Amino acid sequence: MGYLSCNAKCAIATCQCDPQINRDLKKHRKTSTHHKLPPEIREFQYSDLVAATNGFSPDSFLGKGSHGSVYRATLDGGNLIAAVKTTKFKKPTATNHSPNCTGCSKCSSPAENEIEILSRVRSPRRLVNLIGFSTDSNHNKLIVVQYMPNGSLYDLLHSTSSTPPPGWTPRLRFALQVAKAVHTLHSSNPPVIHRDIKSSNVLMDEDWNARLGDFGLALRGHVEDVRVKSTPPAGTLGYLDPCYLAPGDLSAKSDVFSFGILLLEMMSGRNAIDVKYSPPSVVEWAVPLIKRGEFLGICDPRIGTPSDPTVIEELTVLAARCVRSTAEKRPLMEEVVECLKEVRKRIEASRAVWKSVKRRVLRRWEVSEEVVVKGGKRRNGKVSSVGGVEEGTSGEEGRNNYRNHEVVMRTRSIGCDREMKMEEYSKFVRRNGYGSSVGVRLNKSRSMGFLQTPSLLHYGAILFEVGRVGEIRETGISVIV
Ligand SMILES: Nc1ncnc2c1ncn2[C@@H]1O[C@H](COP(=O)(O)OP(=O)(O)OP(=O)(O)O)[C@@H](O)[C@H]1O
Repeated sequence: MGYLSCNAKCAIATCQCDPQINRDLKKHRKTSTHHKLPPEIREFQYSDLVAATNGFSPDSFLGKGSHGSVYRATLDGGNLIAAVKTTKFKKPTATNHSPNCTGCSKCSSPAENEIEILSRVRSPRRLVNLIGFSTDSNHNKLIVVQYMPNGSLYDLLHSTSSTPPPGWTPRLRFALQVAKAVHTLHSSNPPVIHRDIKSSNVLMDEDWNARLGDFGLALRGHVEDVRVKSTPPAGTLGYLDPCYLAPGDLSAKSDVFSFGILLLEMMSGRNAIDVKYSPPSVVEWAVPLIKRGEFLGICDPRIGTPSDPTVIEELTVLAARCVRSTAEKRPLMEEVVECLKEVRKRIEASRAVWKSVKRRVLRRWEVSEEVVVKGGKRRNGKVSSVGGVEEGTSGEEGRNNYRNHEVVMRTRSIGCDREMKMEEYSKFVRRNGYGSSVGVRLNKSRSMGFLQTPSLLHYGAILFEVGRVGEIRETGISVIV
């Protein structure tokens, strides 16, 4: 039987608001190890860890996992802030395990396993690295790892606090950082298979970079190695590869599957398994949508679609490939990294162009405001107001109407008489190519027009939503510069 862990709801690291922790962190940064790693793994006295965590006090508590609790520790006179993971482990008895066994993972605790793997695999930027370890009076191991002050990706995605969830750009950045971390593991020699990739094991460092942690279930070795072959399947429900049913089924592609689930979770904001929905599993919900081409249906409703809606198509198709039921058909992590890099380039390009277009539009907007306010009517065909400034309204009345109502720019607009949804817009872009026109959603009439302005045309097809005066909300942008 494999071991399955549950996704414990964890406390968010509170460093942001605790002044003492902030002071400690500043001091720690000066002498920081956070991009440099100490050359040696240290063995700490248990009493030092007790003192460093104020006796494992609730004030130092960071979160709870299935093996134990995690505490913030102030070590080396305040020069080192670390996270200490306490663990409890019962050695298997002879009745449920062979006494002659020399190497399977049942013989070592997840903590011992984590210490062994993290002392061999280190990455200053991508992993939550090991600093040291200790042993308590009951021979339980304590793991001392780098402190990640900004909580986990799970917290960021699913926290119900008032903090807005991360937008598309940080989500994509986190996805790429995790993909690179997993690729680092898979390409080390011998390779490491993490086996527990999930959002609560992705932690945010002080520069808000996503790092992969929790190596309690990781296996280091080639798939044909005895240790790997004799270790029963393990992972977290919802992220666990359905092809991984027996020790011999394990491959790096199991991590690819879990990463695919994580990608779907990041795009949709849905938990890997959420009984509030039907079907509860994110993969069973998302894959049929992707197969039907309803890519935008995957987007987290709290953040809407990315500026370039075709990005969603690429990301969802990548996620669907990662979670394919045939392990061999899934991409390698290397390919996943390359694909995410490409998507990031497109998002960055579209953001840069959008910024430039927004500047131009706002400039044009100012000019247009002049026109409307002065004459109270459309003069140059570049601006129309919807419901705000009626033809023939003038002066102060016009200005008030203008301020109080939604206004849209509509230059030689076409096709304004019907609604166009984002899916349709994506199809439009795919059909007509980029650079054909600029789509403008007429807020009040809920219809869609296309802005064809020579000065903007070479920026491609831009879809933006014009809200109340002074507010232009981007809903999509597709660009070839
Ligand atoms: N290095 C760290 N720095 C800061 N907080 C941490 C660190 N490691 C863990 N935590 C916090 O402690 C929580 C528990 O971590 P832990 O790795 O024990 O369990 P988990 O990954 O949440 O669940 P499971 O044990 O089921 O995999 C994390 O969710 C996180 O909030």
